[in-house]
Amino acid sequence: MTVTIGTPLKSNAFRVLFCGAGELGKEVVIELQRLGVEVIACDRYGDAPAMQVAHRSHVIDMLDPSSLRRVIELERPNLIVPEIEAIATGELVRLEAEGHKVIPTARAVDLTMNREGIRRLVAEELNLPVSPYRFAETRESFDQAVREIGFPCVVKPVMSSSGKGQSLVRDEAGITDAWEYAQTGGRAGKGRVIVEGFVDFDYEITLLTVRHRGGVSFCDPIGHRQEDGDYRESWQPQPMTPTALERSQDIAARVTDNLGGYGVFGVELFVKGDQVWFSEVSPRPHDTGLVTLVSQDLSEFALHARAIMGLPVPAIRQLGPSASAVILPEGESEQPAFGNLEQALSAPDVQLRLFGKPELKGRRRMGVAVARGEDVESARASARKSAGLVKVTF
Ligand SMILES: Nc1ncnc2c1ncn2[C@@H]1O[C@H](COP(=O)(O)OP(=O)(O)OP(=O)(O)O)[C@@H](O)[C@H]1O
Ligand SMILES: NCC(=O)N[C@@H]1O[C@H](COP(=O)([O-])[O-])[C@@H](O)[C@H]1O
Ligand SMILES: [Mg+2]
Repeated sequence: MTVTIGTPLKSNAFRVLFCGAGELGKEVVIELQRLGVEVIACDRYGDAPAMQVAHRSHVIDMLDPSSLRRVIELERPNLIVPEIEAIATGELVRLEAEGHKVIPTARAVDLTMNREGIRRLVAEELNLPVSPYRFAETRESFDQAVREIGFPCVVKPVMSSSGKGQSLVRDEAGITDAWEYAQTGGRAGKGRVIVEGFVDFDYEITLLTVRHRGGVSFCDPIGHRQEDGDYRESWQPQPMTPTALERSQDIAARVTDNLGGYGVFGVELFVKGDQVWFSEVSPRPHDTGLVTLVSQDLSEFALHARAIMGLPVPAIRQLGPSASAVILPEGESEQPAFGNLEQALSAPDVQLRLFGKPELKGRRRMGVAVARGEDVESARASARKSAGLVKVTF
C-alpha cells in the first residue's frame, strides 16, 4: 500500500481527528504537522494543549455518543485518534463498522477504556500473569472482594486513569475510605471497582510497543516511579535481566497482537527478579514515555505518527540514558505562569515542555522536564532538578 499525503486545508488533505487534546496528543499533532497532515483536535474544554497546535478544534462531550458522531460526520477524517480513555467507545465501534478508521482499532480502545475489559482478556483469554483481582459494584460485594483478595490491596474505579479514585488498602480501617474515594474519583461517576492484590514488585516498566506496517518494534524499557497512582519520574533504559526483558516483550507482543491495528502501545508491567506481571496497556503513547522526547531519535509521538499513517519504522535509535520529571503544581488559577526558566534550563542536555493548559484546579500536570545524562541516575537527578526549579505562580 502506498501512502500519499495531500495539502492541509485543501480537498485532498489527509485529515486526522483527535479525541482528547492533552499534552500527549499535542506532541503527536506536532509530528503530524511536520508531515503536512491536517489535524482537528477535540476535547471537553477549550484551548486544550493539542488544540493550540491543530488546524482547528471542537469542544464536545466525548462521552456523549451523538456529540462524538456529529463531529466525526462533520469532519470526515481519514483517521480517528483517541487520546484519552474517557470517550464513548461504543460509538467508535459503530463508526468503525460503518467504515471509519479508529486508531489502533475501535475494539482496542473500547476494551482498554474499562479495566474489566482488558483485565478479563489478558487474564482469562490470553492466560498471562496478572495480580489477583475481583470486581465489585455494591458495598457488600466490595467488602467480600477485599476479604477474598486480602491486604494490602489496590482499589480502582474500572473507569479511571492517572490514579484518580485509586487507593491502597492496608487493613480493615481503610476499606470505607477506599470505597468512597473510588465512588467519587472515577471518570464516569459511581460504579464498578476492581480490587487487585498488591504486587510487591522490584520495579515497574512501560514497554512501548509499536505496531507498524513492517511488523512490531519495542523501545528500550522505561522505568518509572508513581505516587498516588500518578507518574512522577520516568527513565530509559531500565536495567533488566535478559529473562525479564524477554518475558516482558513476549507479554507485550501477545497483548498488542490481540488488540491489533497500527500505533504505539504503552504496556505497563511489574517486575520482580525474572517474574513479570501485566498491569494495563494504553493503546496510544504513554505519559511515562515523555522521556523519549530526548532518549530516542524517533520519540513515541513520532513513532505513533508514522505507524498510524502506515509509514515505515525501520529503526529506533536510543540516544543514551535519559529521564523525565513532571511539573505538578497544586492550586487554583486561570492563568498560571512559569518562571525561573533561566535556572531550569541552565544545565546541558535538558529540555522543558510547558503544556499551556488553560486552567489549574487542584493538582494538575502542567509540564515536564526531560534530560540526558552519563547514566540513568544522573539523568534522573538532572530532570528532577530542572522540574523543581520551574516556579509556578498563580
Ligand atoms: N496491583 C498493584 N500492585 C502494586 N502496585 C500497583 C497495583 N496496581 C497499581 N499499582 C501502582 O499504581 C500505579 C497506577 O496504577 P494504574 O496504572 O492501574 O492506574 P492508572 O490510573 O491507570 O494510571 P495511568 O492512567 O497513569 O497509567 C501503578 O503504576 C503502580 O505503581
Ligand atoms: N495517564 C494518562 C495521561 O497522562 N493522559 C494525558 O493527560 C491528559 C489529560 O490531562 P488533564 O487531566 O490535566 O486534563 C490527556 O489528554 C493525555 O494527554
Ligand atoms: Mg497505569
